[in-house]
Amino acid sequence: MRTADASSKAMEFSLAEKKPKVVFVLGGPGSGKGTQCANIVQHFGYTHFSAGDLLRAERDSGSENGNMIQNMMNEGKIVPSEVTIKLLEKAMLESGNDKFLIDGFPRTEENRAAFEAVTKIEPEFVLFFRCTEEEMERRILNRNQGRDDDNIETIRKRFKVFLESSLPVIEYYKAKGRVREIDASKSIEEVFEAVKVIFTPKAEEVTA
Ligand SMILES: Nc1ncnc2c1ncn2[C@@H]1O[C@H](COP(=O)(O)OP(=O)(O)O)[C@@H](O)[C@H]1O
Ligand SMILES: Nc1ccn([C@@H]2O[C@H](COP(=O)(O)OP(=O)(O)O)[C@@H](O)[C@H]2O)c(=O)n1
Ligand SMILES: [Mg+2]
Repeated sequence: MRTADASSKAMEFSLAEKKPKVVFVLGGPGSGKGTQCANIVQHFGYTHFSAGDLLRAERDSGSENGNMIQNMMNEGKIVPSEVTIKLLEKAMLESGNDKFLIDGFPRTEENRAAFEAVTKIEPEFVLFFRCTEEEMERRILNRNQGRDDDNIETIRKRFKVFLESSLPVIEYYKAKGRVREIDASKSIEEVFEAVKVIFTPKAEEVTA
């Protein structure tokens, strides 16, 4: 019989071995990550996983981590990497695809280093949606997805965590020349036009 540990080891091995293509999609809360990922999936054959969505599903599944996840989310805090990485690995392995948009991860240096250590995967590039706080706040307050953390008090905490813990991750990849930055304060259509340029192979762009 396999222990939980043995099966997660097998999973690690297999993701490190498969070396799927990964694009990290980052940006502040409400910058439009999920919206644009849905568009990218339709046009470019990627499978999209939102770390936040996976954590919400884990919370709602009655898992032993459910309360901890709920408490962290209510404070806008980042859930320990181990929990989030297990969910991402499982989702990627079960999907059968070899091209992934990982949305809202890595959000801290700890997230980044732990994912790299476990999966040995480096992202192809990091798509960064830059947006003003004023616009992100407006979007979140109009989002209407019934999320407990979409209230003004928690939103302010999430902005602070983004500036203090997530921007340094973007800076890390910028220093490696891996960041593709987009002005995300424009309309959904305009942002997607800019996204398309990044995902379209250069040869196709010339002949299209
Ligand atoms: N470019 C945009 N202009 C206006 N509203 C947008 C834009 N992109 C997304 N939205 C809306 O803003 C809200 C937040 O978008 P979402 O994709 O959930 O952002 P994130 O995943 O980065 O938090 C959603 O209600 C979405 O419909
Ligand atoms: N890598 C991640 C991503 C999200 N989260 C948690 O999930 C919450 C919501 O993340 P999300 O990506 O769904 O939020 P948005 O940026 O889409 O608004 C965050 O505020 C964190 O509490 C996390 O702990 N670790
Ligand atoms: Mg989202």
